[in-house]
Amino acid sequence: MTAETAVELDGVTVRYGDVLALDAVTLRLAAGRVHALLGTNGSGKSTLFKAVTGMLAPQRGSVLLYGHSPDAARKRGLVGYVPQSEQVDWEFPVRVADVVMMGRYGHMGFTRRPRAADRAAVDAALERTGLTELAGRQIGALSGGQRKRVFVARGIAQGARLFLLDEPFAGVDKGSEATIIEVLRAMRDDGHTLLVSTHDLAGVPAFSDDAVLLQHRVVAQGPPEEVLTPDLLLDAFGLRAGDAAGARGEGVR
Ligand SMILES: Nc1ncnc2c1ncn2[C@@H]1O[C@H](COP(=O)(O)OP(=O)(O)OP(=O)(O)O)[C@@H](O)[C@H]1O
Repeated sequence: MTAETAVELDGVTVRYGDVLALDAVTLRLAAGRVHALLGTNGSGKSTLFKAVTGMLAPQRGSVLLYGHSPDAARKRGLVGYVPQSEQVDWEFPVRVADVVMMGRYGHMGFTRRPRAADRAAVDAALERTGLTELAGRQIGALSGGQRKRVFVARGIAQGARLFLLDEPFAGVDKGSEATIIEVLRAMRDDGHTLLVSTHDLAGVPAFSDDAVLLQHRVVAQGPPEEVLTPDLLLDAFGLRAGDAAGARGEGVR
């Protein structure tokens, strides 16, 4: 029996003018696993996220999410997106619980008046991400790691099955990183699928079941210990054997 496929890219090609960002990328991500997406600066990670969320239509190839087109998957609320911190206006005066409630908008009528089921879903999502105590706090008054968890909670409240996390460990301290990893594992154990972009190669085995090395095309995919080999890293990152631990942050994203 083959495992359920959460994400299926077939020959996906994206160009921005003369720049070939994704070159016939074919990729299958099994459901119910944590997948790390690794690649240097400009290797096409954000473009791949955009193709998966349907923000961008590839010039060639197809994308399926649990068998649905990206648009259909979005309308069904199947995809949760955790953006990079700099893409969010943290000064916007809104409470943690309000951001998580946004995940329920698709379930509400035009009035956007939360019902008991919406409140229950928000409470459960806050609990799952360890944010119950912070429900009333302004998002601007959270740590970097707590902010990531708010967006994860929004996706859980929405009922998403696939989560895309863009550099969730960037700018968070070790303690917060460990908490995020716990949340990712718990979500995986609940049956969610997670695709996590990171430049922190050394941390990859700790949080992911599978790794994908991207350099405009898929260089390698498999268990982290099989993907993070010196030869493959040299291919994708230009790194030499033994450099991986030293690569944290240093221009390798
Ligand atoms: N809107 C755009 N217009 C032109 N070129 C673009 C655009 N967006 C991305 N690119 C180029 O496409 C390539 C892939 O970019 P992408 O942002 O997907 O990479 P990335 O792996 O996410 O990089 P980073 O780690 O820096 O976020 C790069 O060469 C980038 O300069």
